[in-house]
Amino acid sequence: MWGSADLRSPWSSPLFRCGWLSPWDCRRRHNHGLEPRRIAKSMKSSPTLYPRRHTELSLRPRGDYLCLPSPSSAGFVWYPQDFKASTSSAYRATMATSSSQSPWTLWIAGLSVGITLYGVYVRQTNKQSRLPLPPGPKKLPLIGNLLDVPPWQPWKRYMEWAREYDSDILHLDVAGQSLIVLSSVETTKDLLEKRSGRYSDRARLPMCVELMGYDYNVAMMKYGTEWRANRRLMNQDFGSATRARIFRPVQLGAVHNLLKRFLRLEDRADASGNSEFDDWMSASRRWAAEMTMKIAYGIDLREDDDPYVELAENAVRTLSDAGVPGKYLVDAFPLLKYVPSWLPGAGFKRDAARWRVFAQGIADAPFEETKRQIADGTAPSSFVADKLAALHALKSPFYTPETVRSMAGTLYLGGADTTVAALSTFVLAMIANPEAMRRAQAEIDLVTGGHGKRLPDYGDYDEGRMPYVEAVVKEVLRWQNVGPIGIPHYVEDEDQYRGYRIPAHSLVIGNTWAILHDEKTYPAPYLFNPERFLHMRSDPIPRWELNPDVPDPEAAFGYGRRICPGRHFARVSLFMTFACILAVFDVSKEQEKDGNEIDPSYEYDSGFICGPLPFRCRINPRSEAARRLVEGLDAN
Ligand code: HEM
Repeated sequence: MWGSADLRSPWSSPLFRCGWLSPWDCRRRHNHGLEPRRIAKSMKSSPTLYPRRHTELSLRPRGDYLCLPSPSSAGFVWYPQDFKASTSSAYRATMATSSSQSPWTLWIAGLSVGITLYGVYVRQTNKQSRLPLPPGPKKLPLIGNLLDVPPWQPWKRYMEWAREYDSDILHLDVAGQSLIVLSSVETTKDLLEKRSGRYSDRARLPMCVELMGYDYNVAMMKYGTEWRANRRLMNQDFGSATRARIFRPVQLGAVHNLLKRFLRLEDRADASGNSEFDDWMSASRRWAAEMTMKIAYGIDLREDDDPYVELAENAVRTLSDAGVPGKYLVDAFPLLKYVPSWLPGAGFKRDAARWRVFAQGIADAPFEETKRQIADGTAPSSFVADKLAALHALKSPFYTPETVRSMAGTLYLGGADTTVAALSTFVLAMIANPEAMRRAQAEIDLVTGGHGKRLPDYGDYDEGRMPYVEAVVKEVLRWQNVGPIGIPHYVEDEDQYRGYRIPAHSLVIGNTWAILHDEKTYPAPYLFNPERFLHMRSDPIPRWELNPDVPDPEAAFGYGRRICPGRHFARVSLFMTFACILAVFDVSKEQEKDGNEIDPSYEYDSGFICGPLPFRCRINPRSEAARRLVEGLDAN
């Protein structure tokens, strides 16, 4: 949503970049999100599966291939694995001319580097205290730890360093960018919560914010009045579990539609004898899109080819690409944003101008549609309709239609991909631990009177009748965090903590992965085990109960004043969705025609939002009664 990936994404390197620029986009567009070498392997073992969407390519399914960016277009091409892009002069030449960073840009960048480094030097020698920096791996001149930070899932390395240096606060220097990594609840509380006045800022992102037009994206906003006005507006409806109740009818409608889509999936699989690989994922994406569009704008999506969904997917895709730190020189040297776009090498400005259409479109098009409906008197209740109607009552110069537009635009960017990633993790977790699935189903059946009788409802949630399902939600959030390092916070001025110097202009990362995989708090942290959050009460009858002594994985939603404002909404949504799916469906591994089960890889992508790499599965009705229950649900 915030459109960034890990600090040194492999996808930003020309050798490993496919045309869709990040695993997430690649997965969405082309049905895979795998590292090129792994795709090549998968193609061998399952040749019909992966190439299906790569229609523009002439694929030879038996052989080893690499997925490389096309030298001549924005697409990508499969090359035989023995093709050495780095030594192929023709390839390098064409790549060089198609690159957005030409010698012109490099000259200007060089000049900016000089000015910036001199400025930093003068500023640091003047103001810097003599305290030591927090521990961390040894730094090389100029590039610092650039080569130490792994491109793939760097949070795992951060966690190892925390152990190696026996320190829950680390300092890294990634080519001049100071990075503070916090690996414990204590440090995140001390800095990101108790000193939240200092630590709630975000770094400046000229490419996304200033050039592409994501200045309305609350997750990227600098800490200040405008951000505060947006958060307050959102908190009015999303700020607590009680307030978020107003969204329940929409949530429930989206869940029912999801169940019906899962059923159709199963019917189709029966008819063709082969389940559609990505249909359960597109059903999940549709579930999240439907919910957020309805809540934000009151808009019902079209069943197929909805223009808003397409616009939003383009926005998320280009934002993910442009947000990769280090991808665009202009982020390091903001002066470059003044380079005229006709100048050779100013490709980033032309990219930004093209992508701006998506950025603005996703904030403007549905907003204008809702305004039209308000004018016609046909607008249903929604975030935009209700807030615009109430603006005059808010009596503050900071609440304007623009605030409503930006907050609503962020709702989609913030709410869709995150919840889809959590739902995909849930499906994977049910495959990983079928015993946990059976126990959750037994609990649901006990409450609803058996599968096929009724679906779980909000009464069950409010009364806490399904602690096992609640524990499943917690464990999904803990086991494979949707945002292993959240969104980096930023500290403008130098600070001191535990006798260490926190340099000015540092990115401050809460390593959620390390916190939620700390074996002292969560023994055997890599196992999916909802029971870690439960204990069995034996009196009067044996039953599960949430164990208050085990900390809630709240860190999954971030820290301090920047903590996710959608967390109450998300938790209820996930609870209701998981409970309803388990009430009527069994989730299991996909089977080959000969009956052999296909194991998912259990691998995850590497970005600020992390979901499992695409995998196949079966989602079958538990019984005829369960099927009839789903078929009988009202159309929403
Ligand atoms: C499983 C679901 C979700 C997870 C795990 C999640 C996680 C996060 C995380 C880690 C952050 C960064 C916090 C920080 O900077 O410390 C964040 C920010 C944010 N989230 Fe979520 N989120 C989820 C769902 C949602 C939903 C459903 C919405 C909207 C309805 C939403 C809206 C936002 C917004 C607007 C921000 C930016 C906050 C700011 O910068 O002030 N999120 N989320």
